[in-house]
Amino acid sequence: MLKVEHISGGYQQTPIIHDISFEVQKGEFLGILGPNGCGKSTLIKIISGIIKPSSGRVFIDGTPIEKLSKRQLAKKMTVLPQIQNNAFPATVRETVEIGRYPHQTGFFSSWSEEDEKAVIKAMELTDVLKYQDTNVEFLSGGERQRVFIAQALAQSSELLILDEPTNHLDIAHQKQILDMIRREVTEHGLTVVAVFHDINLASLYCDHLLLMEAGRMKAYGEPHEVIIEQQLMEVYEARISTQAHPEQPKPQMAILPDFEDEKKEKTVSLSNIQMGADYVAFIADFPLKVLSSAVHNAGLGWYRTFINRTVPPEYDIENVQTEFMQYIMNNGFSPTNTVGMMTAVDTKKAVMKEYPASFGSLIVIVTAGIGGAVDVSRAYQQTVFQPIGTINTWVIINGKLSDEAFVQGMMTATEAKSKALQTENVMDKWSNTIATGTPTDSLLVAATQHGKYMQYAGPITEVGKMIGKGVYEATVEAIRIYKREMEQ
Ligand SMILES: Nc1ncnc2c1ncn2[C@@H]1O[C@H](COP(=O)(O)OP(=O)(O)OP(=O)(O)O)[C@@H](O)[C@H]1O
Repeated sequence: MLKVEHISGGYQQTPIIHDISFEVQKGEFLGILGPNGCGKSTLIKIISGIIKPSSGRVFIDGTPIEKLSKRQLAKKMTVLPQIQNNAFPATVRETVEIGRYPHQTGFFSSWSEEDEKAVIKAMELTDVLKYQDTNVEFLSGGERQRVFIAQALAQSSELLILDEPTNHLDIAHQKQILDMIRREVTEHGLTVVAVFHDINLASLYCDHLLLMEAGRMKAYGEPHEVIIEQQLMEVYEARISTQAHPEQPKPQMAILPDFEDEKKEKTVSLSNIQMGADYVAFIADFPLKVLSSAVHNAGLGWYRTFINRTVPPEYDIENVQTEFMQYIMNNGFSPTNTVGMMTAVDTKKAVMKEYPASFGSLIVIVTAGIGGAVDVSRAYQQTVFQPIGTINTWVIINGKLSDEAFVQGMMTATEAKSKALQTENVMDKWSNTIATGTPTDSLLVAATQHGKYMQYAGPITEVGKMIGKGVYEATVEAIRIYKREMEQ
């Protein structure tokens, strides 16, 4: 659809763009990224024929753009420049109708049914139909931006060129406009080239990305080939980190700020433990990074408080999430800053240990109920699970862990727990083999993210060795407490 071949050019004597080449197929969405002043808008002006390149050519459907008349070009391609603040006095409808001019033939041309349909549809798609009789001057920046997008859509060309289309839009309208453009691309074969400042939106919605640096192509490819930490840090000269999007296979980035936190000493110890009537809580005065399989706030996040709560054996509530959140609030904790687990074991019997280490220290807290212990390798044979009996394990580290170390920490802790069950000869009553855990165990690994950086946490590392020793010893002790209780 669009072919850009070795384009160079700029303004008068100032070359801005240097040797840029790419192709955009029909039904494809290309995002152009790059720092301020790198030449994104200039490239768009060259592609759309507003300024002539000093060398190289631009083709639309195989025809060089200079061979097309203005009207022919406008039917093929619509250009939406950066937001125009100098809106002239016209209604929303009149402004959108301007998009139909390339379709008017001759001096006496009349407004056709097709023109009317295109204008109404464009206003509907951009959610501005309700303002059709309002003067554009009286709209907010975001509303005005949507009117200009409607004008571009009304032109009904196959190629849409947008300069920062989501500028001024709130997140709901960013999503609405980009969802709509994406649908037009996927379902109706629209071809789109758009400049983005928001790298995450570009990654999320575009098929390909072109990353520019000082007028040149730095990278071109699918989002995962362009949104690369090192590459973005070099081009934008800013510290960033990339991570997975929760739903889509499109990388996302987070800015890493460079400011000194006022609270420099961030360590925790067993003194952070507080015993409640029916819970054991760990309460820090700063958030720790946590990976857990809890009931409340599971997964990866930052939290100050962890609660392990005793529930009666007959606890069977339909909406556990809501009930647990209410419990957290009733006990004076913040539901957004707390990770919550539950157990049938009396949390006053929790085993708590602290291990000094060269990197700082490690705290382990375990409650163990093993009534329903299971051999995980035989669990597939079992149809009825004992509802009661859970081993809840917390591993809290004074140190800084990589994501990899968090995962390895979970593995190391799980292996140590299983070894404790083996030592204590805890049996799976169903299969009559040694149990490896219970059907509902929970695990939490937390780190202060201050002090020594640890990339790995397997048994080859000091932190891994301490997790192994700590979880093993605490679990053995907790199992013995449980057994003694059962004997009484
Ligand atoms: N009309 C012009 N005449 C001369 N130089 C210009 C003109 N317009 C832009 N420039 C210069 O060209 C360079 C690239 O500008 P351009 O607007 O293409 O960058 P951009 O990547 O779109 O930037 P931004 O992200 O800030 O919108 C800048 O140094 C700018 O000062």
